[in-house]
Amino acid sequence: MSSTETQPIAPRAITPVSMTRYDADFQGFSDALGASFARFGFAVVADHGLDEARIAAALDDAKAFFALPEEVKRQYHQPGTGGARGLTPFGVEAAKGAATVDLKEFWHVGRELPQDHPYRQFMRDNVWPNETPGFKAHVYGMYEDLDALGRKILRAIARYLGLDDGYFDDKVEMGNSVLRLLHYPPVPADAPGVRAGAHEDINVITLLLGAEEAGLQLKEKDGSWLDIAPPPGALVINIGDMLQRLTNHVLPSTTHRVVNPAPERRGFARYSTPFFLHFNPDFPIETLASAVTPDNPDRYAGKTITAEAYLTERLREIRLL
Ligand SMILES: O=C(O)CCC(=O)C(=O)O
Ligand SMILES: [Fe+2]
Repeated sequence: MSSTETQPIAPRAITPVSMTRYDADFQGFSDALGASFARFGFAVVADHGLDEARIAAALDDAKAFFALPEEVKRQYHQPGTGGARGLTPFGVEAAKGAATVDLKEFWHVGRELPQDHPYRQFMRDNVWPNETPGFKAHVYGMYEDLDALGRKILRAIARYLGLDDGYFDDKVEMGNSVLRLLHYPPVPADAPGVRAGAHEDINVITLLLGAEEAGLQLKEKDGSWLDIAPPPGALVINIGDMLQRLTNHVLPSTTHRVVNPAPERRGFARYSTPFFLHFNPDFPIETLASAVTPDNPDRYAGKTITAEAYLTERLREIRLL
């Protein structure tokens, strides 16, 4: 018998972690969440407690907007601004180094800042569609809910990393976070390219709703692709490059993609809503001392970079700037 046959086989599916455990057993929740991130770069969180009615309303507004004629939607595209706000039309974004564009269009909502806030130099004003009246209230409500939930999740990540539970609080409270409403239209059999080419997320963590429609896959360390099939309504959370960098890769930012549908689902659109949680723009991303060990020397020694500078660098690579 070869030695590999006696090794326990690592699980090939992500076990959901229930948010009900957060209050009942914070340490247990943090351990389970952290272990999933360390293994996959992803976790699935069930019972997240988000306002379901508001999410449903925001999704209906998004669908109504994407159903508008192309020339109406195009009014909300702001070329040359990195797609930071409003619409990025079909056929613009491509994964880093990809030959074809992604088969998607999306709408970005950012943080609403007070009039004289110093971070205004880093964050544009939101734009809102005139054609869908409830859009702003529902979608910004969803933004605030995900922002708050993201901060809670970061408290569990801080615990897992051996930091103070509140370590991330003042580093993300005014973060340049973005809610992306994604529309992947039906895919013709001969479509060039895929819904979303293989990529890593740039930000700290991503909170994703809507991944029940098949297609999302993560890349395992051996190069194989693993389907991410969350139970209905569950949240998929993944680590982005900024947190990978801060933790010296203790928490990996895992490559993922959205593949085209099987023939029987080609005629269906896919809607998903990742919330890209970012650091405050002036936060310096410098390796955590606790993440540097003899086995894992600092990969970024002398390379501290602000969140804003890092973001700009990365947006150029994906052709959004
Ligand atoms: O649509 C999805 O399920 C994932 C989208 C994604 O990975 C992204 O927009 O960064
Ligand atoms: Fe992504």
